[in-house]
Amino acid sequence: MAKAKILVVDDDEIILFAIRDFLELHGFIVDEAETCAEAEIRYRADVYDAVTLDYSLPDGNAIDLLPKLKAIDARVPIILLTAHGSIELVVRAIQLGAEQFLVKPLDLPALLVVLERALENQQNRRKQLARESLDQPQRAVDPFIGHSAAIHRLEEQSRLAAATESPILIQGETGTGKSELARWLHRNSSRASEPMLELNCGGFSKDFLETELFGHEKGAFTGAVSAKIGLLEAAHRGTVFLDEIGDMDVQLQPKILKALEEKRFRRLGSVQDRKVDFRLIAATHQKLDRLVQEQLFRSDLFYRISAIQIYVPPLRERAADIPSFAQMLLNRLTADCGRETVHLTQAALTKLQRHTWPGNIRELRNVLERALMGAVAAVIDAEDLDFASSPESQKKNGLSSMTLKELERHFIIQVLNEEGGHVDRAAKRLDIPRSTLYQKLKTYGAESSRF
Ligand SMILES: Nc1ncnc2c1ncn2[C@@H]1O[C@H](COP(=O)(O)OP(=O)(O)OP(=O)(O)O)[C@@H](O)[C@H]1O
Repeated sequence: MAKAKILVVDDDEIILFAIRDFLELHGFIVDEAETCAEAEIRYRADVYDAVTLDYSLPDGNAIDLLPKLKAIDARVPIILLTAHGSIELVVRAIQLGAEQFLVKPLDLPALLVVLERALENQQNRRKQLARESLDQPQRAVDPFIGHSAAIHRLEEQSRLAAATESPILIQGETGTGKSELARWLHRNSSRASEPMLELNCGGFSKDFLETELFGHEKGAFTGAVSAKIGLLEAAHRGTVFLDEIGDMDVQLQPKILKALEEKRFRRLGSVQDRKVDFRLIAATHQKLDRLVQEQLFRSDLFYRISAIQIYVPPLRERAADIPSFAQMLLNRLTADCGRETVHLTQAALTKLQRHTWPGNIRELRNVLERALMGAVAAVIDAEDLDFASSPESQKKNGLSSMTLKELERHFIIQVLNEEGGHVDRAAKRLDIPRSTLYQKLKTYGAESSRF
């Protein structure tokens, strides 16, 4: 875990030195300020995990400074150090948001205990905030269910990617599990003990996304009655997951690029940069390189976020995994509604494997959910499975939006699935030589791994 950064505000050089020396020895990073003005400037420009604040400073006192610091970032715990241990002062400081109160002469081990407890509380609060930013309670899922070559490749790539600090771009069709993979990557990264914050860039205006991402100062625009912390700040030390990044407004893209490259950004209405440390995971169902060609996505941002690219295969390219996947989903669904385990017959499994799944895992779950509602027995048979009413299938399998090349690939894989993976039989049905079919499959494999 990254070291915690503490701002020590005191005008007594001996005390400053003693606190710095002691905290650095215990693994903290320490910044110093000797006046209220200096403390405010530093606090504005950086993200601190905690502040120790001497009551009396040359240009003011803690009661003046506390509200200013809280207006910039109210989450940071501030520990007040004072020689004036009057009860009125304690009450006033706590009212203004001070976390704790220590009386001088300072007991350094006591300061350490107080700091560690404050940091732990703060980390829990950040995680709580992250959970609240998600629509639903999260349940950890295993994104690598099955034994197909495609899923093994995905797992291998993901393990390598999780161990790095670089941005990750996840691509794949809708419903393939890109968001679940992003959460897995965070859980398996060195940032796992910090929060991951998610934002879907699709369908939101530039202004909304901008304030969500970067936050704003009080009075930045009509209605900004107080300062608001953006996602980047809330995810400090953790991970930011931007879903559907291909939909992000082009005007907003340079700001994200700057935050990634310089690890600093500006809240709306602020004239000062703030430092921040986050890892970006982005996902899209669109072909970002094509958006770059069409000038709908900035090439510099594309290169910055695509150093590590992971392609999540659609279900139809891993048909061998469908039986185990379907059974796992069924077990979850039955457990959720307190029912006994339900099994799929062989005919049902074959039917599931032959479907092309334009909506991928999301569609599979919906189909199973519907089948479960109709099933009275402990088995689901082929006729219980209804693909026709799934919205994904109603989109004519998305065929009309495909290129000729994609259509060919889609059709070949469908025939191959329907023939249970037998290349001979598929080649015969397609009326092409077996060697041509092999050649095409090889090309598709190479295209998939290039993502
Ligand atoms: N490995 C998994 N195990 C169980 N459920 C999964 C798994 N992967 C995905 N799902 C479920 O499938 C649905 C779609 O997954 P997810 O949202 O991650 O896909 P996506 O590729 O991000 O979709 P979109 O492109 O539409 O945003 C979700 O309900 C998710 O919980």
